[in-house]
Amino acid sequence: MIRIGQGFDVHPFAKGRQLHIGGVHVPYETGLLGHSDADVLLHAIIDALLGAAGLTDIGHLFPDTDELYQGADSVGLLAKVIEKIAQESFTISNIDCTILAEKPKMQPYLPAMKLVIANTCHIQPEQINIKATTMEQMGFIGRGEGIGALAVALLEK
Ligand SMILES: Nc1ccn([C@@H]2O[C@H](COP(=O)(O)O)[C@@H](O)[C@H]2O)c(=O)n1
Ligand SMILES: C[C@@]1(CO)OP(=O)(O)OP(=O)(O)OC[C@H]1O
Repeated sequence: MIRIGQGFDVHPFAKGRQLHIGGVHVPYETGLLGHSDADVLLHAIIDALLGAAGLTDIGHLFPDTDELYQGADSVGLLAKVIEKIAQESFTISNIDCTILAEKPKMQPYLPAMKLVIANTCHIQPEQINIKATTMEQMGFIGRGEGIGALAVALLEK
């Protein structure tokens, strides 16, 4: 059986926060606001994996009303989702994703993100592709108000 899932997430910038994208600290003047570490890329990947496995979504599994997830490292959340999909006998074929950000430039950090995600998902880096694009200064992301991310995942069992 082959199943596809898609995920989307967005978080606004907030002063005094560190920017975590794809499990990597990206040096920037501001970070993203969220109940967890607000790692928008990992959240989109989590939702793509859960969608493909038919296992609801990130907010069902890790409610933002639960103190347990306050400031949570999203790499840990992804690891829990990987356990869940393995319990359902799914393996990951590939993950493709796109970061929507006017700034900062993500390209230098994409290889490190790929390694973190591959290690956490127990797959090869070649099974993951990460892209970044600006919004050409249009809309809330284009005005630099936040960052978005899209992901698709293909699972097999
Ligand atoms: N935050 C970003 C946005 C883009 N990139 C890289 O720049 C290329 C051109 O982006 P456009 O939005 O102008 O098409 C894009 O393909 C990425 O390689 C980036 O690293 N970080
Ligand atoms: C991850 C969770 C839980 O800490 O909080 P946020 O960091 O706010 O992220 P969101 O993308 O809104 O996803 C669901 C949440 O329940």
